[in-house]
Amino acid sequence: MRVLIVTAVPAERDAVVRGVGATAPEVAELPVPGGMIHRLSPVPPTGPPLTVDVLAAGVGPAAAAAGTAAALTAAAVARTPYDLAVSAGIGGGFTSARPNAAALPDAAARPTTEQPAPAQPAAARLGSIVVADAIVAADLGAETPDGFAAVTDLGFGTVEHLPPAPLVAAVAEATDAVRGTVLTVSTVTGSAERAAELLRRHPHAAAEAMEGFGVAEAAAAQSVPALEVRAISNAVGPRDRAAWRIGAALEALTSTFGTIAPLLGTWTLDPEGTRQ
Ligand SMILES: O=C(O)c1cccc(C(=O)CC[C@H]2O[C@@H](n3cnc4c(=O)[nH]cnc43)[C@H](O)[C@@H]2O)c1
Repeated sequence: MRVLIVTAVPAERDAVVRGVGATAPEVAELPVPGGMIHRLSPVPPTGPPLTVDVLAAGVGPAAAAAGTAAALTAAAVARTPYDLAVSAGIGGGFTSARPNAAALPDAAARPTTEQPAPAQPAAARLGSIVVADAIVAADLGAETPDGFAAVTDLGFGTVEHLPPAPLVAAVAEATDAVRGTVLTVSTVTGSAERAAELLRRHPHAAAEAMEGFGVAEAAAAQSVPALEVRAISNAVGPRDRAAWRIGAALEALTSTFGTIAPLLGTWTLDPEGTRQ
């Protein structure tokens, strides 16, 4: 089982490496086009050996997609393809109360899937962990006289990737994480009005960050499942950079990956420990 974890900046990569390294020493640094992979081999509780590669690919969905695609392609060409790509880092949390998604009309509650509106996520407070049950590009589309239209409304592409439900459940249960949609934005939200608009369009949103959709899109192009894990450093809303608690969020990221690293290799196994 081979897992690629992609962060934006080196501080996030180092936090993840410290966490995974709690159960496994770093075994190698490997160059890939545009970056350096840090490789670790945690021992999974059951099943085949696990290799975890961690890469800081840059800020934003384009850098994330480019770095992820480069790493996935290099591995595929070497005939050692990845089984999972994870977008990880700090993120903004939707900390305020919001309308109950289940009470909204279906189209407003979850416009991008056929699935019923899921349970409302808990508030994602500073220092908490959010695991994405949907990875959504929130600003990929067009402004129209009737408001924002997603690219899918215009007949193009996709704006949503769904991580494997058993893995989301395993990670959330192991870390007491909030489950919800994680939005990918190219512009960090800086006002209460924008935060409210995002929540109106995505009532199930728990967090926003800038890379998840890029990682997931690159992974989907190679039929690799994707996951997103965010440690909440700030509230989504009026810009107040001084209030960001980056150190606490990085510590939460380390702790979380210390817990979940061994799990990342087991979610496709049946109870006997064989691959499903
Ligand atoms: O200044 C530092 O020490 C530092 C250490 C680690 C990370 C950073 C970043 O600024 C990372 C940027 C990264 O964070 C995500 N992020 C965090 N909060 C939000 C938000 O409210 N909205 C969108 N993105 C957010 C994002 O994924 C960036 O790539 C600094």
